Amino acid sequence: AKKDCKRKKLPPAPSGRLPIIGHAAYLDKDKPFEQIDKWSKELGDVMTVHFGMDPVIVVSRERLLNEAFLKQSSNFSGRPSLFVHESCWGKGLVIRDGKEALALRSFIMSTIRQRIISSADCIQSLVSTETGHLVDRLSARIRDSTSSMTSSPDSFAVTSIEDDLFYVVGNVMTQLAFGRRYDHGSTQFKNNASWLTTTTELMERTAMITFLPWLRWIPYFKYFEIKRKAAEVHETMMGDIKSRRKNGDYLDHSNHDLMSVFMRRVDEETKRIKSGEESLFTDDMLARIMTELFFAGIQTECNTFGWAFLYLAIHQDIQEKARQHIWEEIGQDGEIRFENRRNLPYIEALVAEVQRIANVAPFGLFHKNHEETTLDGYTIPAESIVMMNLYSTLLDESIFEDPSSFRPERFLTPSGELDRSAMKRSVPYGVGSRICMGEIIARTELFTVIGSLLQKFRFSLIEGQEYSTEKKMQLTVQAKKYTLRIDFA
Ligand code: HEM
Repeated sequence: AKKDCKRKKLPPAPSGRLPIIGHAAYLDKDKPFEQIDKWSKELGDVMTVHFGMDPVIVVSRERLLNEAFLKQSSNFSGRPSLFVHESCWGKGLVIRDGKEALALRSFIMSTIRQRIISSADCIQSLVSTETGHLVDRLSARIRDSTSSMTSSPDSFAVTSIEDDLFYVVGNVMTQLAFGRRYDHGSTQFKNNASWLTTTTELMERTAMITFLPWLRWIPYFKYFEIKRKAAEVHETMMGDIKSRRKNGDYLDHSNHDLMSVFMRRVDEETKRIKSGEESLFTDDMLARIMTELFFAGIQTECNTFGWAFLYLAIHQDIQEKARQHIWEEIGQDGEIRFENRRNLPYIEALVAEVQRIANVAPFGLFHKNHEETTLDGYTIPAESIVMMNLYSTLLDESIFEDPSSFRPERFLTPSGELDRSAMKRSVPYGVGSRICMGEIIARTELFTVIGSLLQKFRFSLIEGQEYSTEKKMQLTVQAKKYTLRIDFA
């Protein structure tokens, strides 16, 4: 099959393609990345996998990702039209391409960038404050469990850390997006955000409809349920926007949450635009982008934290080394800030290693190439659906020795400095012009939170509980739920 395709110059496809469902039959729903990885090792860094009737061009590993998404970045910056996404959620920024996507992206990025500059409500301040609340909450839990069990010398608290961390991740996001926060432990907050988990579960069911739209008529795939749920989420976002239009607080320029800034832009556009013209900046678009940001930002981060503390509890030696490094460099009470990461190379390497091994977004988001081109000598027809195989890239044994072992040192030089070239080769946020828009937010959070919690607490496995580092895909890759023992360090 490989030879035949080379003659036609199309990237090779795995054998055994079935009518209608294509190669999808061979993909395990929980671990599709394993089969994709296996095929890419057999067929090469560019191959064609049929998801249903649609051929998807899969691009794997550093060399070819750079070839496509960096060297031909504008050609590969498109997004294909995806049935479920478009018909349920509508076209926001994430599945839009061309000039419009560029305009929206640069507007949102500029509001994020303004929040990097040090101020009372910059990203770092928000993250530090929320981390402080989490430290207080965990400390109180340990103290309470100790006082209620004074007879036991082994008293400790138990945490399902990923759930606790939701309040940090969620609050940073709601403050950036809406300018408000909730108390840690608030059930109202959890309830308000429950649409994220419900729709994620539903979207897993609907995944195949993207490629086989007729499946929507089969009740098992729950298409109409996701459509209804998406409409509800949109209504809620619109409700928020409407109430702010009514009270007018967004007009105050000291409010620089994304919603306020975008609404002021909507007003400007409405004044500027001539009748008959359509504006890109509308309340409807704002509601869609808000939904997309929450989708893209909350689970990816919560899952990464879930992996981080699991690996740290399993690898006590690495946890201890990280803590000693923090205590030596900034002491037991010094504040950990992302901008001071030069002093804490081991923590930066640790975060990079967590992201590499967790591989939470193994296929990124689908891309599209606008024009016909070639990759590795194969023809890539115009308007192909293109998938970034980050999974195989982050586990490439020719770049990361013994890739399945957890070893932060791989990102350090022999003298303990950060190895910048190794860092550059790990790309959990993707590469090129559609690279993750929340990278700076995520990196600030992961560094500050992991560093601060290790400075104060010791996390360990609870005897009798089973732990597993087996990956499960649910839009993003998650660890199996677990709880840990937590003590003061
Ligand atoms: C550990 C955390 C995160 C990881 C690993 C991650 C990873 C990714 C990846 C792989 C992509 C696809 C890039 C591509 O298509 O080329 C992406 C896109 C995106 N991410 Fe993230 N992300 C994370 C956190 C966040 C956060 C916190 C936000 C929120 C602000 C966010 C917002 C977005 C958006 C809006 C896109 C689409 C960009 C576009 O279409 O141009 N992400 N992310």
